[in-house]
Amino acid sequence: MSEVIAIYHSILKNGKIEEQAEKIALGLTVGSWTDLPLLEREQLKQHKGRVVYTEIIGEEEGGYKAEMAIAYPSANFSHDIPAILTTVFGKLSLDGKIKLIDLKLSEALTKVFPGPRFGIEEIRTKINVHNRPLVMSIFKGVIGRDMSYLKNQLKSQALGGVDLIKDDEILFENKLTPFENRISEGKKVLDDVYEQTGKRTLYAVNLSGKTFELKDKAKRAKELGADALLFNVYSYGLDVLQSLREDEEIGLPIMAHPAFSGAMTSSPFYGVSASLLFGKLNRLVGADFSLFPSPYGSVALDHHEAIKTHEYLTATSSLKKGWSVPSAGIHPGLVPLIYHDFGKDTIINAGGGVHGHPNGAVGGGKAFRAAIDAAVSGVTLQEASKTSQDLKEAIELWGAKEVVK
Ligand SMILES: CCCC(=O)/C(O)=C/OP(=O)(O)O
Ligand SMILES: [Mg+2]
Repeated sequence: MSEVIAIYHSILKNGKIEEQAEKIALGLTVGSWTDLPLLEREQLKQHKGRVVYTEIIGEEEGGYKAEMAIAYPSANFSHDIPAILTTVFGKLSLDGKIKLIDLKLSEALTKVFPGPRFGIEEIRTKINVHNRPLVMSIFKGVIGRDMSYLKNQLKSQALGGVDLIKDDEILFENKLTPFENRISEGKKVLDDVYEQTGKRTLYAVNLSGKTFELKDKAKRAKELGADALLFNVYSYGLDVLQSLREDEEIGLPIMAHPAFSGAMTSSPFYGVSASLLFGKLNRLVGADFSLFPSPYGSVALDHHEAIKTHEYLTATSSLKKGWSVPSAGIHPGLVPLIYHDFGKDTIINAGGGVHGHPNGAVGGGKAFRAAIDAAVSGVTLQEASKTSQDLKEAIELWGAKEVVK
């Protein structure tokens, strides 16, 4: 029978882990069991949650840290993210120190979800880059600025050789740089840069506004020739991203931004694990790109969680693979670490690390490209900076974290 297995970490004052697990398995499914007549038990058996395993994994705050795996029959819920999350972690998320660590879906249930529309290979084909990590830059300081300013910043980023450019997640619909203008005029800028340099750069424009307006705005973006949509998935909800992904009239790459996710992932005792959110769930609902805090940036994510996020996004599955995009506080000196940890199928994402370069965004982009070429070739940044002035100035400013072989 198809089911979802939820894995939790909880803090127990006493060691009665089996008792708590059984209480959860019953409480979130059929409610009660042993006191039911045999006939009712037979009727309800297909709906009863079951304890898969329990384990004491440590001591915490004068109590025990426990891991519990509980299976929920897929007959109990409609096969969508809101129903699954409410089933496995609805009222339970309010019930003390317990965190949802992982969800294991049967292959049959996984196939119900769309997964990324383009995935890693088709995005590579769009950009015509195949054997290295991609680099993405981020608009900075464009709120309150007009289209002329935005277009100049877009052109500088593209001339630096970045593969993608994204709106900052805090740039919403506004009179100075309207959504449709950013797409149409941005396209002209990037087409000009392509004519000038032969380098294709994709622009992910921030899809924002009221939820019921999003689909029409996304279709309009498609009509205007948008390359990709940036989407603040956790401010809206995973199912909203899935509805955009499943609309064949939209058909654009979707970039999931982690804004607001800290409210769910930051506590070791409550909420949801980062790897489940940024890795499994983003991929299931159809994000082509999953942005998350890198393990070494300004809002660092636990290293193990970041690696697990990448593994979930790229594991073999019936779903296409998603791009992992470690972000926040990234500069060219961190490229060796990122390449070591995430390999070539990752996107190195930077705002300040591009715009803060002594030679501006052009220099920042070129420094990242030189750092990536060095990492892929197994050359140190120090060595590579001998032939790249932009990289040299970047590591003089921000330092270089070489990977000791
Ligand atoms: C985790 C998302 C990163 C992001 O949105 C952003 O704007 C990063 O900017 P920098 O930290 O690279 O300046
Ligand atoms: Mg941002």
